[in-house]
Amino acid sequence: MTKPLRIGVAGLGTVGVGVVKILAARREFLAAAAGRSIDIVAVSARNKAKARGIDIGSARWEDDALKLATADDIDVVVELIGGAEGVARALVETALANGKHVVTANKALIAHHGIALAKLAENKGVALNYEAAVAGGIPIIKALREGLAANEIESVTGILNGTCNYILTEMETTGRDFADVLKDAQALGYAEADPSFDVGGIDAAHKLAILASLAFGREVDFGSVNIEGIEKITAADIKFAKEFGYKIKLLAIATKSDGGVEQRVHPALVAEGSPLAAVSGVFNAVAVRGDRVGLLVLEGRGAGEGPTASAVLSDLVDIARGLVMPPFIVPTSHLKAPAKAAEGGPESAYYLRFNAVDRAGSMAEITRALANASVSIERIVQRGDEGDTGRKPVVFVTHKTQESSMRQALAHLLKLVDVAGTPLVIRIEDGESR
Ligand SMILES: NC(=O)C1=CN([C@@H]2O[C@H](COP(=O)(O)OP(=O)(O)OC[C@H]3O[C@@H](n4cnc5c(N)ncnc54)[C@H](OP(=O)(O)O)[C@@H]3O)[C@@H](O)[C@H]2O)C=CC1
Ligand SMILES: N[C@@H](CCO)C(=O)O
Repeated sequence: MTKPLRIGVAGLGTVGVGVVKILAARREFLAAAAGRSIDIVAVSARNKAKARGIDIGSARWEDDALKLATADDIDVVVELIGGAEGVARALVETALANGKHVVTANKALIAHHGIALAKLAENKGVALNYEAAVAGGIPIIKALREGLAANEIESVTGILNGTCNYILTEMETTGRDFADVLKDAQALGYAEADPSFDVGGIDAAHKLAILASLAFGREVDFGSVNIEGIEKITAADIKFAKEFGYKIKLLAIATKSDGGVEQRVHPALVAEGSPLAAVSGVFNAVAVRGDRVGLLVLEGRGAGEGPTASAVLSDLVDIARGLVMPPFIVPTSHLKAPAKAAEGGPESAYYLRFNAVDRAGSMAEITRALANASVSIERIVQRGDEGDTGRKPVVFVTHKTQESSMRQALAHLLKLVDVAGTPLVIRIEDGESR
């Protein structure tokens, strides 16, 4: 066996602890698989006194994580702190500049600075691996880089945030409320340090921007992702969707067109029975359409200690085996500049929910407003009073229409005195039917 791969782990939270545990439990097998042992020589976190339930053996403790980036006895810095800026960014930049390999689970960092960091890694001939940054335990980056290399990718559709999928599933199956379930997701180690990144769709957008870059050979373009989170989804919406034969999921969709790439993250109604509707709890799924392979769907746990640490370890084993690949599949000089496709996406059906005053003629006005925008209605449901306000929740499912028509219909509705508040509009997607 050649000499050990010496690693420094920065961050001993949910993911860092998972990495230490796997390295202890699978030490011999990993050494055999990689051809050399993987040894933790140093660790860093904020609070040395915190009980973490792990044994770091003879590894030294560094109060200052940046010391890992310059230490002579470290070959790989494993960054598991998080955040697009601050210590995490400084640590990764310094490590790469010092010719050290980097493994990270930090999607915010890669989505914002991935290309600059990749250039740095390429110049130094070292690896920048980030399998854990997208879809937790699903090896989607390896799949795109290796298994699907022969394909021109047409679209990538995913459920990419475990916290949101867990919240939506719990709301559906137990009727519990949003805030309550979010607390659970935090306690289980699924949520980001700032959970508004999860529920606001930003975390899924970070991951989508990375996947779109890998899939379509363009530089990461996080700024072009249209983002909408799940904050406005109520238990009533989930119930209505179920009545119509759908589930509500936070989808992340990237599609290639002649003009560039369309990237969007938003809640969507997906048909029950489709692959994406079946993905529940903390699970993620990524559906890739390639010109040769057709549709491929990968599903697995998208967050949490074990699945995420599993992905970190796969990156470490690659480095221990001597594999150093361009971080974005092709060298950065081969990546095309970002190009945002015209917005609007394909025609789609829509779910529309709002409260309307219950008086003679109000429904006629509402349906006229939709018709004037060329939006045709497939189903209407009206339910009992919202308290004693005299308003009733009304839900429409439309036939397929252009997004521009839907926007126009919404503008008309907002002008009607009988419509209270801003209607909730959710796209209906097919959930990647085969
Ligand atoms: N949790 C998950 O399921 C997943 C997380 N990720 C990503 O992995 C990364 C880590 O996430 P996670 O483990 O959940 O985060 P945690 O919040 O659980 O852990 C963060 C760790 O970083 C340490 N830390 C914070 N600031 C510093 C600093 N200045 N110097 C040294 N250490 C510091 C903390 O120290 P201390 O413990 O002392 O406070 C803690 O150990 C993030 O980028 C996240 O987005 C990716 C996929 C899944
Ligand atoms: N907060 C993220 C962690 C995994 O990236 C999620 O819930 O999916």
